[in-house]
Amino acid sequence: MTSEMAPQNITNAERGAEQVKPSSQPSRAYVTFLAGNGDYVKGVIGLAKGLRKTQSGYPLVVAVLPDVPQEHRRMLVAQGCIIKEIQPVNPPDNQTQFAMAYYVINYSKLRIWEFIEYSKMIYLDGDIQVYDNIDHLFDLPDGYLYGAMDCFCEKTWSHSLPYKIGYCQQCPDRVQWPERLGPKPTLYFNAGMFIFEPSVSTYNDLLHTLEITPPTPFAEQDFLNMYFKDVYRPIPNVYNLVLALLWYHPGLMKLDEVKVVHYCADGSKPWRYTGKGDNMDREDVRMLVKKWWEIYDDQSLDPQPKMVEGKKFDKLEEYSESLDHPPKVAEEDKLEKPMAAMTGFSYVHAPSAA
Ligand SMILES: O=c1ccn([C@@H]2O[C@H](COP(=O)(O)OP(=O)(O)O)[C@@H](O)[C@H]2O)c(=O)[nH]1
Ligand SMILES: OC[C@H]1O[C@H](O[C@@H]2[C@@H](O)[C@H](O)[C@@H](O)[C@H](O)[C@@H]2O)[C@H](O)[C@@H](O)[C@H]1O
Repeated sequence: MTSEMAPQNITNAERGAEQVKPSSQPSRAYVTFLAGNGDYVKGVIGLAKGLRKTQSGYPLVVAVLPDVPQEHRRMLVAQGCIIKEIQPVNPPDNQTQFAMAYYVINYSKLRIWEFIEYSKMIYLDGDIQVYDNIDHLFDLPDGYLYGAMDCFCEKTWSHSLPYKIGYCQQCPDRVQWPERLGPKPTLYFNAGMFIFEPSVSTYNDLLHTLEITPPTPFAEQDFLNMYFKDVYRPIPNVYNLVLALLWYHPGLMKLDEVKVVHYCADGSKPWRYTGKGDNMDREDVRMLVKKWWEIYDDQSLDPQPKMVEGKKFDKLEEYSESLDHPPKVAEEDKLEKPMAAMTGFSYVHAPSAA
């Protein structure tokens, strides 16, 4: 371990752990990140169901921090998710004011670069919903990081120079970047959705670079934009409708063209939505929140457990409760993983919460 590295950020490579050998078959998966024992688990359940509704051909991996409770893990496994434990990643101590204090936990997203059993992954925040199949994004050429451009017009950007002069990359001609301020900012992606290729060397370099990079207001989003600035390629915002685009750049796209909605505007998390807050009483926001709930509440999108010993679980909770005492699987169904016999999903069993 090099001296400047904070112990908590050592990588498996430094730990000398057995490296997971990439499978011979390139495999792909969606991946999201879950921290804490709060209500973001609802976002991830909604995302799992949305991907199923759009008939995605790839699984959803959930990178979970140790503070995610067993019950939440169980609910995600029951939704067909693959649970992968990660350790927190902490930026170097610094007095920076993050745009939101809790953004500090978002550095832990960097652990997904270590998931080298997958050749390509699409990262989606837990507050994102997919309304059209986007599997084709996996076929974008390798060697780049793809993501949709962010918007600098929200108050969360008020610390920044673009915000102060009214410049936004979404409409660079509205307020031109003044030459006196030097070169125009490089294109900047929203880190709630991006397409990337896991790699141990990139992962190790990310963590080493993080240790010597002072944190900034948008935490790992700023860091990832700095790190990948030469290989970032923008994709249309129909793949990541940062909600603020609806009111700051209304002409950017037609709502019926949008494939992915990112509920990141303050007050827009569907599972907490009250209609209060700036722009939250807009008709389009209400409609998008309703769409999210239609998927979340749609029980036909839950993996339907097969009959086991004649018992059909009426509610998902009952079924996930049963996972603590997996029922005896009928002899002919006995597989090494009884759950696969019940749901048709092959699970990576969540290790005990201990
Ligand atoms: O308490 C939290 C806060 C964040 N997150 C995860 O981190 C992502 C980014 O945080 P957030 O969505 O709040 O950022 P935003 O895009 O809204 O700024 C979330 O979508 C979740 O996947 C989480 O699991 N628990
Ligand atoms: O930790 C930094 C976060 O930065 C981003 O959120 C921001 C960004 O989108 C701003 O442009 C919006 O104004 C703001 O509302 C929103 O929260 C990512 O979505 C999130 O996953 C995470 O990386």
